[in-house]
Amino acid sequence: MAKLLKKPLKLALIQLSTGSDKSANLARARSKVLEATSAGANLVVLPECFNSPYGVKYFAKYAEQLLPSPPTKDQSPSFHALSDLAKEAKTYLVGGSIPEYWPETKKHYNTSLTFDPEGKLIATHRKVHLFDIDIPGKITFHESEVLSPGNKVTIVDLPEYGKVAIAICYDVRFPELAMIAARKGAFLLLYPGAFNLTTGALHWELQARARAMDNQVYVGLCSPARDMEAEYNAWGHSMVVDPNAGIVEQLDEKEGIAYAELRNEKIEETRRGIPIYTQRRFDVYPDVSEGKVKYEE
Ligand SMILES: O=C(O)CCC(=O)C(=O)O
Repeated sequence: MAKLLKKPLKLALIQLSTGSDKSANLARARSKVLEATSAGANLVVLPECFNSPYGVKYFAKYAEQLLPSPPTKDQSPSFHALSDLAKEAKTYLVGGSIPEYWPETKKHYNTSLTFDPEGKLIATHRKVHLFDIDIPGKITFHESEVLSPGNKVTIVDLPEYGKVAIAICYDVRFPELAMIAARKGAFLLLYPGAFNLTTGALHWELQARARAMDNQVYVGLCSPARDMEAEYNAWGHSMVVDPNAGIVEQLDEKEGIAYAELRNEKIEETRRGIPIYTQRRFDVYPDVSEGKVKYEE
């Protein structure tokens, strides 16, 4: 069996308290990431829109210009804060997501930046599936009023560990994306996300466990902490699920850090016990066997 995860990895998901002050959000993220790496984390994840409030009316106001890469400090203070922090903390850092603006096309995106321990940008994921829903009396949200979607599956190869797939929040509801990433050899699917009190209660844990179960890989969902004073109340409950769909760690709604030690043995044990990986019948469903998608290693 191919070794997907070359050596044990300590994952930390930062369930950050965020507010409307971008510099304060960046400073808080820094102190929490340093706390996580002091506790031995090798890969640290921040939540969706960790540098701003989450809401359609905030995207343009908080947006930063990321291209051409690297941007200047004026174009993107968050890019530089994340890059410096990854280097300072000597960790892989998935910078949750931030609102992005690309002036040439006048488009906005919900974008996740990942840095290596030298502070080098190694992956960019623009949210592919925009969060447009309407549950009367509960929640209506239309990201597409302001945002444009990304167009690729994002997989990043961490040389000492293996491949990690990165997507954002609503992307978790699309099993196709997770399946392709797992078929390309990812050992972990990471989703910075901010579910809400309606869909969080319904589907947050279920989505995480389903993606892990279908693909027999680790899954991490990283939310902001809940703030009942804010307009959007995040679900919290950041969690790590193992390849057998068991919950390794799950926070409540308050600020905190979820840690988990990821091991290749758990993937192997799961796949040996329930060997769906060798039992697939691509002769019966050839349409999904080819994996012809845009992705980035
Ligand atoms: O899928 C959901 O229920 C919530 C998604 C979401 O909040 C987001 O995409 O930011």
